[in-house]
Amino acid sequence: MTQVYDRVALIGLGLIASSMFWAMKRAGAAGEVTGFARSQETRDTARRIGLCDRVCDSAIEAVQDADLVVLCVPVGAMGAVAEEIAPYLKSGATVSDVGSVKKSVIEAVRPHLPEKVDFVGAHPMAGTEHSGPESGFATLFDNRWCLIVPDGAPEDATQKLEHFWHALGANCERMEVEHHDLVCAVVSHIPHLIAYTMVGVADDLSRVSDQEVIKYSAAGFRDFTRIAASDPTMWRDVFMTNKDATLEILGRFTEELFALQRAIRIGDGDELFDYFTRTRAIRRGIIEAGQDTEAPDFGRVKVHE
Ligand SMILES: NC(=O)C1=CN([C@@H]2O[C@H](COP(=O)(O)OP(=O)(O)OC[C@H]3O[C@@H](n4cnc5c(N)ncnc54)[C@H](O)[C@@H]3O)[C@@H](O)[C@H]2O)C=CC1
Ligand SMILES: O=C(O)C(=O)Cc1ccc(O)cc1
Repeated sequence: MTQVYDRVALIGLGLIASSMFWAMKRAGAAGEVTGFARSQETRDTARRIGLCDRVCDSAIEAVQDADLVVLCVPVGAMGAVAEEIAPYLKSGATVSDVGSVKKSVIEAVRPHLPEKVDFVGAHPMAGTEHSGPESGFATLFDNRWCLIVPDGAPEDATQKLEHFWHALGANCERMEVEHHDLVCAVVSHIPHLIAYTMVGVADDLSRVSDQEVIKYSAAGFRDFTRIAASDPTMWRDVFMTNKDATLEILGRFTEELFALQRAIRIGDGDELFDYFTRTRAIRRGIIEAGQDTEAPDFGRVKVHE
């Protein structure tokens, strides 16, 4: 048992918060865990399934005396939550988050926090297409990366948060804010957008029936449908708040897509073959380097000029 914080407060009780709670219980990482969710229905569910030691009816009550407060709401809601809880935070507390985007969260949260409260951003690179308090499980973060974005936060608060995520099963890697948002645009945000688009295309194509889509879908398309079932609020907020990085990667993606489209139109098989050979080598390189493909090494992700 590794108790890292005496009291932890989770604001927003969905997939990530509930997984954190079960992982904290497994590790004994916190003395007491309080929780708050906006809807009465979610709070009732949390109480029924034993999620959190104490479910509170306000965020203000949940954060009182907490040593660590983790914002587990969609990224577009983080600023308003921070503003509401700020006057009630304990002096010396750490506020963190689990948001998929960092620059906008830091800009929305930090200005509200009192001087004696540190903000250390965190982003567990683990999730599923499910959401809500009943979708969490204790092993979600095992052997997955948790990206830590201190952005000038004190070293002791940062190390303590890393220790905490380690107790929850994750491996931590520190990252600069803007690099975080660019890397996540490449490895997570744009792949989600592509999945949403591909499933939308199949849905629009009246010559292919829904039954055929289900009946003949191979593994690749099935993965797309799983990803495209992800929470619409969460993903709307990701694209609304990571505009620059997602537009940059989307621009590069469409350039390459048009090049491949042209190769198909003019019958340039060599171009296609060379491209597919290059991408195959990238995946093989990752595997040969001993990287678990479930937990890529983000230091390896490079955006070429
Ligand atoms: N789902 C995933 O795979 C991953 C999600 N994240 C990030 O974690 C955060 C939470 O995501 P999930 O747990 O998946 O979401 P979820 O939809 O399962 O849970 C979100 C919770 O926040 C509550 N909420 C929404 N707006 C609120 C507001 N204004 N005030 C208070 N509570 C509010 C909801 O009622 C719900 O309890 C997001 O910022 C997301 O970007 C990070 C890694 C993976
Ligand atoms: O379910 C999947 O495939 C994911 O990609 C999970 C995920 C979603 C959002 C994140 O910010 C991090 C991880």
